[in-house]
Amino acid sequence: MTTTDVKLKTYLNYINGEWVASETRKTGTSNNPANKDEIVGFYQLSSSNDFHQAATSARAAQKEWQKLSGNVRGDYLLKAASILEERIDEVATIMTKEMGKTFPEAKGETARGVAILRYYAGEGMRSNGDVIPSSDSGALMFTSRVPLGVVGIVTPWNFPVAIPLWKMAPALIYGNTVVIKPASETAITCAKVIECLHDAGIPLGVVNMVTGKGSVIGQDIVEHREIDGISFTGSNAVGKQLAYTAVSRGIKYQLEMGGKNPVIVANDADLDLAVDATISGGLKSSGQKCTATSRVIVQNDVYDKFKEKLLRKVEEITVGDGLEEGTWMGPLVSEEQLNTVLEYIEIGKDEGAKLLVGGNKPLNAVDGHYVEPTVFEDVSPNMRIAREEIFGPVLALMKVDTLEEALTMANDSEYGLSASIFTTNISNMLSFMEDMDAGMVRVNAESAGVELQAPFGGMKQSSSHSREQGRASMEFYTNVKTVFVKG
Ligand SMILES: NC(=O)c1ccc[n+]([C@@H]2O[C@H](COP(=O)([O-])OP(=O)(O)OC[C@H]3O[C@@H](n4cnc5c(N)ncnc54)[C@H](O)[C@@H]3O)[C@@H](O)[C@H]2O)c1
Ligand SMILES: O=CCCC(=O)C(=O)O
Repeated sequence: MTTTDVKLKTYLNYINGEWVASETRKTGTSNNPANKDEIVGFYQLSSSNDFHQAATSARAAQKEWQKLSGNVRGDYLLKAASILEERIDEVATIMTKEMGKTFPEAKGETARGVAILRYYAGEGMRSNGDVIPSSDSGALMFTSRVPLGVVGIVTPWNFPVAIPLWKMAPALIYGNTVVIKPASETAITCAKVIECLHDAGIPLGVVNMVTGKGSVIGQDIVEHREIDGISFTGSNAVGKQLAYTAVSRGIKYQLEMGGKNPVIVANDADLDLAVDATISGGLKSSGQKCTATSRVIVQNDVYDKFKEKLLRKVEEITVGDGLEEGTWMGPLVSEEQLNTVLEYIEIGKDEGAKLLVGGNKPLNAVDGHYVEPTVFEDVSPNMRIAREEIFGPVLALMKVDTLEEALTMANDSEYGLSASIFTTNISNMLSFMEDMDAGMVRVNAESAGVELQAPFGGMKQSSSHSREQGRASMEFYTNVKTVFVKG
């Protein structure tokens, strides 16, 4: 039985291998941000008791799942990958309808989800420990990795396929079972991903999904006695609140949070490349990426030329429904997000920054949560638009004389997720790689866009200093066991 068979457009929780309604009998509505009157579907507004059912199912399934060999666990992920690949258009369409990113972006993200599943399927066949020479020549000493047990997963709406999968796939391959609570804005896209795991025949209770308000079931995810670890991506405020509880319970936690990512454009940069990367990194997905470029720090000699090229291209951006061909930038995810972005634009003007382009809702786009791509200049480091995460298509141009000044400005942030430099000078590259305080530093490449086989995460307030993706995920989803064997 699939979710849609039960009742048109009503999506259910997934607990112990079954699609079930919440005991509350209440649902929330998922609307299309490109056309607010269009309902995409309904999702369950779950209770703590629904969460309890999911967590106890995950606990009951965990030991048996752990005892399967890595390649058998991997086979389930491979099957789910093939199913997701077959459904790529369907899943990407739902994603565009729920969160607004354009269909090509949504399709790219879904393809990334397929690749993530395949990558972690392979992890089931890779080494998971070291042999360490013992000081006793008659003994064998080695490490092995054991799963945490049941992992709670909380995800945001901006990458509704990739983020759930880059948390669930490693958790599962290393022998954990999971309960996921996706963001309500994209609960249906997550249900589509879970359907793929269900149709791949993943054993009962290994994967569970409970939808609903973070304020109602969010705290359960970290407080429930059956939860042994929590992986969260979202805002700093919520992440830290979950972390406090995790610490008080003594369970492992992992947080990936905000960013205020800088791009430095040096005097010797390839300006066309820098312009294209600033636009792609800052404005794709309407700037709703934790890795999005938001501060553009440009050296004096090339400032005017860079600005002119940038504005010319920003003015060409087509804003509209992400399902329509020719749309480059879709709407923001929600009215709340639109209001936040419009508010920041007003703050920027009030603070004395100069609005060069954009700043409004497009006149012909009244049906959705649209905002024009926006560029400010004369932005100084103490302004709120230079310090706070806006999570929208807003770029702040900042002028500097020297590269040292640029680096100081780039580092003048409580965040440290991703940062880029555009330069053709090797010593500029080296200083940037060494002195930039960010988890991901990129040379002649945009600040957004990450590769699934490499560690992903930030410094300072951007993360809990752990890393996701690639083999780094093993650090979080397992505990190390040191084994000493004396014959
Ligand atoms: N660093 C990263 O990898 C990364 C990736 C994507 C998004 N983000 C960040 O996420 C934010 C945007 O996402 P958002 O608005 O969905 O964030 P959010 O923190 O509001 O929500 C994230 C998730 O937490 C849940 N939640 C809300 N209140 C909760 C509570 N009290 N207890 C437990 N869970 C609760 C939400 O329902 C959602 O599932 C931005 O700050 C962005 O930078 C970071
Ligand atoms: O929003 C956070 C994830 C960023 C990402 O996956 C990307 O930049 O591609």
